[in-house]
Amino acid sequence: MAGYSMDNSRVKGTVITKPVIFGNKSSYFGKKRESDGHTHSWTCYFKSFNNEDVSSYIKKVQFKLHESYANPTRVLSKPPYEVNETGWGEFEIQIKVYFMDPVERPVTLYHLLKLFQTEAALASGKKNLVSEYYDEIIFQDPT
Ligand SMILES: O=C(Nc1ccc(C(=O)N2CC(c3nccs3)C2)s1)[C@@H]1CCCN1
Repeated sequence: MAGYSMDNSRVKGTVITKPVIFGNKSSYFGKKRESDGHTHSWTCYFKSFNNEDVSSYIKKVQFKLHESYANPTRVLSKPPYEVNETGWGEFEIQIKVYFMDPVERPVTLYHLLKLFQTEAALASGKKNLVSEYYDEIIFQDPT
């Protein structure tokens, strides 16, 4: 039951839940690239679960890659909130979501980049992989 204030200020007890998806897709080159030893292309992403336009309340999304990447801190100020790269291994990516409302603190998510298929998937010739997770951003008594 939401709380009611007598002075017509904001109604307390309002909760807004925004379902989101974050993760990565990757594709195996088929062999190691001679020039740099990279083996996969990959895309790390953050998006609304129901394809809602979140740009009305999300200011920017920051992806922090491994420090060996050029410009490892990547900031996207409009959708799609994605980073497209290539590489040879799996590592943790920090995804930090900043909101338009200055009162709302940023939300930090952690995603272990996944590149490698299972043996069975490889044996069946699968070269593309998706590793993604569902989560919810909850706004308590939003302004
Ligand atoms: O793999 C792992 N860490 C990785 C960090 C960065 C990786 C990568 O793929 N790359 C660096 C990037 C560039 N190199 C040159 C120019 S850009 C391509 S892999 C760990 C180690 C054990 C298990 N996982």
